[in-house]
Amino acid sequence: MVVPTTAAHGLIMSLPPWQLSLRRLSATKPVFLRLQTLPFSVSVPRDVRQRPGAVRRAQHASVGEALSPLYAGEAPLEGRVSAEADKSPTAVATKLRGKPRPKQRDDGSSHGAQPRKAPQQPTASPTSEAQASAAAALERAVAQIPADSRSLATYKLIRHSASEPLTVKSSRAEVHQLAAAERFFDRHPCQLLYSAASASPRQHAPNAHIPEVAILGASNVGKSSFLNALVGRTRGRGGVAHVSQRPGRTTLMNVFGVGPRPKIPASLVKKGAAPPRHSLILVDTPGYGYRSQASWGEAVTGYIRGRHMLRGAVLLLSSEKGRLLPEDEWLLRTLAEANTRTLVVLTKADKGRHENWPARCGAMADTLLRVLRNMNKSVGGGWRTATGATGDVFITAAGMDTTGKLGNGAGMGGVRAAILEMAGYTLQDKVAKKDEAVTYTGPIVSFDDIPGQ
Ligand SMILES: Nc1nc2c(ncn2[C@@H]2O[C@H](COP(=O)(O)OP(=O)(O)OP(=O)(O)O)[C@@H](O)[C@H]2O)c(=O)[nH]1
Ligand SMILES: [Mg+2]
Repeated sequence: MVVPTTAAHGLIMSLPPWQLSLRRLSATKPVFLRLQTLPFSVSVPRDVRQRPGAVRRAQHASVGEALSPLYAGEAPLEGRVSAEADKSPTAVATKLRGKPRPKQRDDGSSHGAQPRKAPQQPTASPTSEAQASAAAALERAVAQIPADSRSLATYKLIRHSASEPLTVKSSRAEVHQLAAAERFFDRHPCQLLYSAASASPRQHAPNAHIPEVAILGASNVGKSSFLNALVGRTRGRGGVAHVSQRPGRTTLMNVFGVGPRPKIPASLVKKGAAPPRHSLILVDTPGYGYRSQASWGEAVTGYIRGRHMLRGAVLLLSSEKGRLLPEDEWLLRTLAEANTRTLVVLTKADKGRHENWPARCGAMADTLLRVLRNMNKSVGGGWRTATGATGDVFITAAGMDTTGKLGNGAGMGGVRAAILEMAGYTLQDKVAKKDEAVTYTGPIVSFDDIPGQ
């Protein structure tokens, strides 16, 4: 996308310090090898950088002002209250001294097995009347969910949208769509295709036809767990993406193929190249923030800005934090400016006090929808909102007890359907590729339905 000079300037001004430094470096000296050794934050001393939250606080002062127009005229946010509170010298000192290092344990399958923590007090209770009534509306909606699916199933997700906080009913047509999405993901094994350390085209397989969707978010937010859930490889079946309690586990962009083999006319396949084997590409990415590296940020942003077939992004935000991090907002802006459809998912709703999750996640989702709307306005209103791709916020809770399957679009089925739509598929009884209005070179390829539907 071509960014006007003023917008580009505005973007630079709103970048967190590590990005500013990278831009300055890359403007004068495009040495990527050197950048690879830079930590994600180059402005914070190493010992401080190693501690959770330290980078964010250091960045907050400079980024906060640039971000404030996004909130102009809105009710104060919970997160902003706690961020301000965090800035007190005692709070900072306590955090820097006292935060224990997470227990190191890698596994590919055991989700939600984190050490038990004492229940956390929410950082701030909803203050405004609007927040209180939104929370009450959510709780009423939860009460309407049939008892057998009220507690979130493992990796089942709840959809939250501005008009209808929780989707509890679904039409016949939606049931068909969900079933089609389920077949798309479940009938065809997901496969790791390759891993890339940067956005360089040399590191990525050429792709002219297959839509790609990136899974993004801070380190440890649950990106790899989410990808495993999406492709049906959760507990017992062994995940395709490595999951760990230790932040910074995923260090490369891991590219997976899912869905059926597309029927692409031989004339469209480059001579000597193998025809694509999957209808959708999912990219698990390294996280930003704690234990991350500058080179990962370069790789991910370069990929977002430059990858030809990138059709959508899933941004994961931890509901545990109760607010957006400056890095989250920066990434949202990058996605908006690159005009990449974005689906937002709040993870870890089961953390903290369970009974509070509807209020906590509902307030965060409302805040988020406002931020998305404002961001959309600030990039000229063309952030592909017409598709509704940014109209819903999904909420995940891997650690909650499971009692049943949500067959109404509020479960993983709903998020699968949303991702397929973002990727450009229509979902009726079967999954088909729809024509794209976006500019992309090469002919429009229509993918046939899944065999056996
Ligand atoms: N309680 C709870 N734990 C979760 C949830 N989702 C993921 N986890 C746990 O969070 C930890 C981190 O998950 P990952 O999927 O590795 O997170 P990631 O974002 O890929 O992390 P990096 O690759 O390090 O950036 C693991 O211990 C997961 O089991 C959730 O919804 N609830
Ligand atoms: Mg990961």
